[in-house]
Amino acid sequence: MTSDSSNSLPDLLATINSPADLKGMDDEQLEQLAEEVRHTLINCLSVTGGHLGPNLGVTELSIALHKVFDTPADKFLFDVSHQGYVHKMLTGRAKEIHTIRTPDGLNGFLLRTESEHDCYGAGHAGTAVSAALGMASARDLKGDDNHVVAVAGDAAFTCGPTLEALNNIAETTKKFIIVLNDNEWSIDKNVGALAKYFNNIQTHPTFASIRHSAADFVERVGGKSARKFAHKVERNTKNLLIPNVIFEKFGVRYYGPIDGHDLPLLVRTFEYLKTQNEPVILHIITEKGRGYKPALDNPGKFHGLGAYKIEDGSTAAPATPTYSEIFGRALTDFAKEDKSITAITAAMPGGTKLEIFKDEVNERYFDVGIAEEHAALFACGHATQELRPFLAIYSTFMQRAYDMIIHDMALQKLPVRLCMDRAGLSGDDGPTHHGLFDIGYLSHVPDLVFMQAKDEDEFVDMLWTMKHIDDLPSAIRYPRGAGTGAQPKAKPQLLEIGKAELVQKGSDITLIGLGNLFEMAEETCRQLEAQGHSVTLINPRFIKPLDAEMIIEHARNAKVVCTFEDHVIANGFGTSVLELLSDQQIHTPVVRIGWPDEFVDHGKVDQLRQRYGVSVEAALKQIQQNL
Ligand SMILES: Cc1ncc(C[n+]2csc(CCOP(=O)(O)OP(=O)(O)O)c2C)c(N)n1
Ligand SMILES: CC(=O)[C@@H](O)[C@H](O)COP(=O)(O)O
Ligand SMILES: [Mg+2]
Repeated sequence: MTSDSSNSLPDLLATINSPADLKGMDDEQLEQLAEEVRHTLINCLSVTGGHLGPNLGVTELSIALHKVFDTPADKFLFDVSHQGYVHKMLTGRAKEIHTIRTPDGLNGFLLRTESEHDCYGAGHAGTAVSAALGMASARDLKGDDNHVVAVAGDAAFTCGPTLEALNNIAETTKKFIIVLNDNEWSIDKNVGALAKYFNNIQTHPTFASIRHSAADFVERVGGKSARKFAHKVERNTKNLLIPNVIFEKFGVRYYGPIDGHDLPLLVRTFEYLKTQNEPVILHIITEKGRGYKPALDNPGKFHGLGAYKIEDGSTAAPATPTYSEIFGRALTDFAKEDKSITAITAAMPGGTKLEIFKDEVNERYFDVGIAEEHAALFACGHATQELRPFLAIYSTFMQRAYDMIIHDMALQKLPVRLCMDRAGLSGDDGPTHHGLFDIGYLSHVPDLVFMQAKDEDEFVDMLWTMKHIDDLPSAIRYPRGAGTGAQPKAKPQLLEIGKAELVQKGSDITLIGLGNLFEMAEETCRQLEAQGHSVTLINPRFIKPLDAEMIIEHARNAKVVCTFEDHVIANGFGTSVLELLSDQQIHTPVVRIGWPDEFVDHGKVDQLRQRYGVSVEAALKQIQQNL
C-alpha cells in the first residue's frame, strides 16, 4: 500500500454523511465501503498516529451495526472506545478523520460532546457493559424500545466491572446485546483463564466447519428477504451454539463464534439478534490489524502508535530512552541482585517496559490483566509474605486502585512500591489519559512516601530509595517519554527521605519546581535573574513528606513563592506548600503553575502548556503581579 497525501475520501465513503446513507447499500457496496474505510484509516493514521490495529479489526463490525441499528435512538457503547474511529467515520465525521488526536481535531476516543451518535465516552477499559446495562435499564423504566449494544474486546472482558455487570444482566433486562470482539490480544497478548477459555471456544473442533457453513449459508440464501434471512440465521446460529458456554450460566444467550469480518453474515446475525427477547452475546472472531500486513505481523506495536511509514510500518526510533525504559532496565537490574523484588503490571508490559523484567526475571514477573484493583491487592499479598512488589501502572489507571491503596496497603503499612507511569499530561490521548490527579488522590494517604525526580538520574536514585523503604508503601510519579536525558549513574544513590535539594540560594523570589517541571522553574529562574532578581531554586524531590524546614526557611522572607507541577493545581503539590505556609502563619504570596481545575483537551504537550498557562511566560507574569 502506498500513501495518499490528500485528505480526499474514496468514492463510497465520501457519500456517507450519516448512518442513513448506508441503509440502502447492498452487500457488495458495504464490502467496498469496508475497503475504503481501511484504506483511509491506514493513510490518515500514518500521519496522526492512533489506534490503527483495533480499528482495522472492527471495520466490518461497525458497518454492520450501523446498517442494522439506528443511532442515535439505538445506543452503541464501545469499550475503551479506542476502536471508535470507524463509528466516527460512519456518523458524519469521515471528512475530519485526518484530524484525529491533533490539536482541535477529533478526539481519539468517543465523547458525548463530539456527536449525538456517541452516547457514552470512555478511555478506560471495562466500562461498556456496565454502562450499557444502565442504559437498558433506564430504557425499560421509561417504556422505550430502542436497542442497546455494548462492544467489548476479549481483554475488556477480563476487567472487574465487566464481570460485575455480567452478574446483573439477567435480572435487569430482557433486551440487551453484547458483542464480544475476540482477537486474542489486549495491547500485548491477552492473559488469564478467560483468554484461554475464549481461545478454547475458537479452537473447538467444530469451529472450522461452522465458519464454512456460515459462509455457504449466506451465499445460499442471498437475495431473499430480510425476514427469511432472520429465520435461517436463527437456525444457523443455533447450530453454532457451543454447549456449556459460560455466558449461558449468567442467563445471557450465547451466539457464535462467527467470523467478524464476514459482513453479510454480521448483518444478518444482527437482524436476527435484534428480534430476540432475552439478553444475548455475540462472539465474533476478528484480526487486530486486518488488511495491513505490518499491523497483522505486530499487533502490539499497532495497537496504538505515532506516525509510521505506510510502506513497511516503520516508526522513528526515539533519540533518548524514555522514563519507562529507564524504569524497566533499573528494576530488572535491582531484581537480579534482590530476590524479594517482584514486578506487577495490569496488562501494560510494553507501555511500562516491564517487558524487560519479563524477559530477564520471568519467574517474578506478573501480568494480571486489565485489573488494577486486583493488581494492587495482589501486590499487598506479596508484601505480607516478605516479597517486595513494584506495581507499575499508569497514573490515570491507578485511579481504579484508590481504595486498595488506603484500605489495604497504607492502613497495614505494606511495603508496596507504586510506580506511576504517564504522570502529568499524556498529550495525544487527552483527558481520559492525562495523569493529572495522582498527587490529589495520594498525598493525603497517611505515612506514604511520595516522590518525583527532576531527571532520569535522580529517578533511578528514587527507585533505589524505594527499594529500601521496607515498612511503608511508597510511590513515584514519572512522565510519558524522556526527560532531560541525564544518564543514570553507574551506582544509584540513597536519598534522605523528605529532604529537598537546594539548587540555588537567593533572597527575593523562591521557585519550587517539581519533577519534569523543574526545567521550567530553572528557565524561569534564569529569566528572573536576568531582570535583576535574587532567586532561590528548590528541587523538592518529595511530595510527601515535604521538606518543611527548607520550604519555610526560603518562603518566610521571600516576596513571592512560585511552585511548578505537571498536575492540576487543585489539591496538588502547590496546595501542600500553601497549607504548610498557612499553618506556619507565613503570608508570602504563592503562585501555582500547573493545570487548571478543569479537564484538559488532547493535543501536543507544548501547545497545551502554552494554551493552559503552564509556561515560563505565565509564571513570570504571575510572579510580577505579586511582587
Ligand atoms: C483501566 C484501564 N487499564 C488499561 C488500559 C489500557 N488499555 C487500553 S486498550 C487495552 C487493551 C484492550 O484490549 P481489548 O479489550 O481486547 O480490545 P482490542 O484493542 O483488542 O480490540 C488496554 C490494556 C485502559 N484503557 N484502561
Ligand atoms: C487505549 C489505551 O488506553 C492505550 O492504548 C493508550 O493509548 C496507550 O498510551 P501510551 O501510548 O501512552 O502507552
Ligand atoms: Mg482484544
